[in-house]
Amino acid sequence: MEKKTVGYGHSHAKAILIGDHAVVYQQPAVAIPLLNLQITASIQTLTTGQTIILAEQAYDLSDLGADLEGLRQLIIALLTDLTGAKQSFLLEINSVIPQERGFGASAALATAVTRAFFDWTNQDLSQEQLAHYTDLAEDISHGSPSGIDAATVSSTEPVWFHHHQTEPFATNLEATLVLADTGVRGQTVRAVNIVKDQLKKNYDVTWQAINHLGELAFTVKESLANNDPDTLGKLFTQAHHDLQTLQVSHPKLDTLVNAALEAGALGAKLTGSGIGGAMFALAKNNDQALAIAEKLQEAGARETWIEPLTAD
Ligand SMILES: C[C@@](O)(CCO)CC(=O)[O-]
Repeated sequence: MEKKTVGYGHSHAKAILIGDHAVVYQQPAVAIPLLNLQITASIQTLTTGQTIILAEQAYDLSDLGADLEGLRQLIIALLTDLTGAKQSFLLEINSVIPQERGFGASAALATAVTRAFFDWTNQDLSQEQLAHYTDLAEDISHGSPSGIDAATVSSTEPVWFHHHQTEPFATNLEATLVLADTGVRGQTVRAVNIVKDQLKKNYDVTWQAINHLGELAFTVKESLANNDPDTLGKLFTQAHHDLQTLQVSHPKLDTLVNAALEAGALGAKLTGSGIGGAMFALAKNNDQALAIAEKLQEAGARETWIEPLTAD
């Protein structure tokens, strides 16, 4: 098939509302797309070389660093499957998704790049193929991903994720989320290993917390459907305590969660892998969200984002 002059792909960040870590142990989870935090990839044919421009820095495919090994392997697989491995190209990637903050930056990178390659080579991309290539990169950069990041960075709707299946579900919630970055890198692989270790050291308490997070996911789904922000907030704070039991919180996350609750948030928890990374607080409305964001900045948040959760 004839290649296009330029192929484009995009994706966005995600936030897990409930089920972080528990989802690795087959518990259900709810995640939302963060459509304002975008990544784009564009690819075109070069006469020589295989150049990747990432964050304004140019790399050759063969010398992408160890932290970009997932991207390197993904590109090799896409080249082999779609064009023949020797193809010369220029791949430019622009992202405003903070990395290692639990926002799914690595899954979004893989999704945007896969879409760009398929667009460039004029081929239809099924959801299964997209999941296959994103998982391939995530398995390398992430260890044992549950697949929820990949599912949410390619969805424009909230996602209910259970047993590797994604289901649409109704949300009627009228509320606002305030997300905050601790400024500390999250390190998903390390966090997932901490939970594994806890299961060896403290089996009963750890399983109880994982199961409780699973139960909370069902009630979170109900509260989203019933537009019950007060209950939802309480469920989020309970989930934060369970995640503390799993040893994946961080003093900065706890400080921000407490600051949000003191500022009147309906609830707050870490989101993503933890041990750094990001948290969010649930606010009644935009005005309250702005006030909470200010308190979070005073309490040391590096950056905050406001995300309305209003139903269409
Ligand atoms: C910590 C974790 O639950 C979320 C990372 O965004 C790991 C995973 O689901 O693969």
